[in-house]
Amino acid sequence: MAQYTRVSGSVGLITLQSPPVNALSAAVRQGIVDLMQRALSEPEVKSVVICGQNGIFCGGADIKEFGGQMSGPPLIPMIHAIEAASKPVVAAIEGIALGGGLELALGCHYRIAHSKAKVGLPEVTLGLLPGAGGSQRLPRLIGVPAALDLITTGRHVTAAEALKFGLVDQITDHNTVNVAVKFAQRVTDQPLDARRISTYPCLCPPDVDVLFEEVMQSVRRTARGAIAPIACVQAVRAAATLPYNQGMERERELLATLFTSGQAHALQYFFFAQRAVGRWSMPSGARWDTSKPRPVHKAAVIGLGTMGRGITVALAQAGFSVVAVETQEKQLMEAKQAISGMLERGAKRRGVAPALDKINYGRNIQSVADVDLVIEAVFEDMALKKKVFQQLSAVCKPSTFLCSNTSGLDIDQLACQTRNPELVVGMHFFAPAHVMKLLEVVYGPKSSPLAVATAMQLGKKIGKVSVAVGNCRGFVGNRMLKPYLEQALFLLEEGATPEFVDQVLEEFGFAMGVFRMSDLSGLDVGWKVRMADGLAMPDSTTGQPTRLRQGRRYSPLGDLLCEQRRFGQKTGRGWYQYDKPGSQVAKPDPWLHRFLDEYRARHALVAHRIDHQEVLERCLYSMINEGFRILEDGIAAGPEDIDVIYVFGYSWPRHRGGPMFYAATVGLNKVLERLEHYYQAHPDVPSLQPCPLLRKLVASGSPPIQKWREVIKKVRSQL
Ligand SMILES: CC(C)(COP(=O)(O)OP(=O)(O)OC[C@H]1O[C@@H](n2cnc3c(N)ncnc32)[C@H](O)[C@@H]1OP(=O)(O)O)[C@@H](O)C(=O)NCCC(=O)NCCSC(=O)C[C@@H](O)CCCCCCCCCCCCC(=O)O
Repeated sequence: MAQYTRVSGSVGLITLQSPPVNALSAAVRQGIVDLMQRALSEPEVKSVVICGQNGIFCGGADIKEFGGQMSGPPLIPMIHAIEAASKPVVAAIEGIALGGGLELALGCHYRIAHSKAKVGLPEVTLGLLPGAGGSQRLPRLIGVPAALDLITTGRHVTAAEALKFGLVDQITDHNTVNVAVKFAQRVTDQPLDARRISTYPCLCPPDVDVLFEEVMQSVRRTARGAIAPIACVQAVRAAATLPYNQGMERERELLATLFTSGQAHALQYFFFAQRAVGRWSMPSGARWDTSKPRPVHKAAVIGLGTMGRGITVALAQAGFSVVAVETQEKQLMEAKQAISGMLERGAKRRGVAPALDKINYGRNIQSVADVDLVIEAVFEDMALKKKVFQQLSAVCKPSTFLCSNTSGLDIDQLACQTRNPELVVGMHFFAPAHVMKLLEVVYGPKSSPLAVATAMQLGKKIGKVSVAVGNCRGFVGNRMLKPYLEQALFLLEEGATPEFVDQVLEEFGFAMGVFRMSDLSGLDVGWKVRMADGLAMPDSTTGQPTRLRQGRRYSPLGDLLCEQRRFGQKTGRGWYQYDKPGSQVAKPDPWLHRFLDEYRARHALVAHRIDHQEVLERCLYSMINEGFRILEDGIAAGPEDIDVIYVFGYSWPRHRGGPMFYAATVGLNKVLERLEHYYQAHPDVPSLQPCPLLRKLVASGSPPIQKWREVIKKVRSQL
């Protein structure tokens, strides 16, 4: 699908036509091959322009084709034929030129870009490398250091940056195709030899070996086990050290390894999962495409602790007018200073003016009377939140959406405090709220599709990946975290150390193991919740054995640490020790090891050797099992929602696709069998009891993850 027109008498214009992003499907590639031949064979045509329809040059190879049998003309010879053409070929880049789209443009002799266009080689984010010559041409055009940056990060660069790199020849604010056509006419008689990038030498800095060594080390550090970034460095190294043809051969070999890897499948699944969560639905049948959001012009944030500050910054940076309310004078002053600092630092990084004037501060809840949407971010205390919702309902316009940033409390109880419960939803941000991409939009039984649609759209506008989820304790993310944390504690009771458990989880790809993460977030947070739930109490108060609550196994280890005021990084002691309060360098703590030995002795627990497999299986499978329960309960609409939440909110390694995708790659029958094994060994741990949905999926022959929704629908209809 490409169209040919002759313009201005002598220019052959080839327009890629494959909505929505003109991806290089087999039909598009065939179109380009055929139309290039036509342009070259017409004597009147002196030059060629390639562009894309609807203001989009090309989004790259068609990712949907990767899962099946590839057909149609291959990309590499197609791009070589363009580069070898005897007539000048100009790429007119509007919108985007990404991946194979940019590789196509690099095969052209000239590149003209619109000033708003973005270009990049994001293949690494799909578990691949630029495999249509991009890894060999880009370093030849813009030099090794810049190419390494673009190819290993996959970042999109603006037209202005691309011009600075020499990646495009000209940028324009006018109609790019018209400019490119005029340009093509001007260069008709210019020799082309100097325009074929594959013939360029690859200019390297003098200390190129040192550069590659350093980049490789830094990539390995940040890749968390992902293989594509490493292959990207190797491919650019081939460009720097080998003649073009041999470099292309190396690119092919490296791509072949990546292409069939589990990581590439996981990352490509995740690409579509991110898009799928935008097509939300509610059990009532309300959906993203039938529910219109209402515009929000002015918002308010109530409570300016850590979360409230981050939310205020996120809103102001996105251009919203914000009323920021904190009732205590001292806290308000501190918050104002902190928020201004965050805005100034963010603006400096982005080279823009800080949005300080977007925020009005106040101590009185009356000041939110005219806003369109409020986000409450006070302490995680139901009584306090209820009071705030009652006040908001009395003060705000009847049409104001009232949202809570609770991390797990019942949205319905808050909705019941208001005149218009249908306008109440949860907006669960993740700390730091102006940085973390995830937003759980929580609908209660009374929440209207209008409120959900509005919160989802607001999330998008402030740059979040928003996932709509149902109302239950902990929603999706924190509900699944509970069995994971629980297993980690049980493993300590049974003989593991925090360092070992963390090491296994970090080797798996988590940015931080469970204990380092707890130290960072503060052990007292969970302790307060457990106290409110009547769990964290001495035996004399509960009247129950220390390691049992409501007939279930319970580990008081975290509570015992809190009783010693070991709250983690902030107190300089937690599961690890730190040089001083606030320090981030965790060191194993001999005190903690002695404490664990004494604890085991006190409870007659015999430490056994715990290996990698046991840590991974117990922590991850118990979490995944909860994920199946969440699907069964209809709290998440599909496995993609859970996976997106875990990658963006809980540092699950993206190259493993998310917990539910991971379960599918391990094999559902294996997950089921191991859960059965552990449940048999620990019958007092209900989270290890395999969920009926998991059994049902296994009984249905473990269908691919894309088909789970059908089984889930059947299971739910039988409930
Ligand atoms: C383009 C975007 C920036 C647009 O963002 P926006 O927010 O506007 O919109 P959406 O993201 O919602 O997208 C809209 C819609 O479009 C779908 N879509 C987007 N891009 C693609 C695409 N490239 N392919 C298919 N579909 C796409 C998207 O899914 C949405 O639809 P949905 O129904 O899901 O809502 C943004 O979309 C974006 O960032 N897109 C991805 C851009 C990208 O990553 N491009 C790179 C693609 S990979 C590539 O180009 C590889 C090349 O280097 C070629 C490599 C050669 C391959 C050869 C294969 C054979 C190898 C065999 C190996 C063996 C060798 C041997 O043995 O010899």
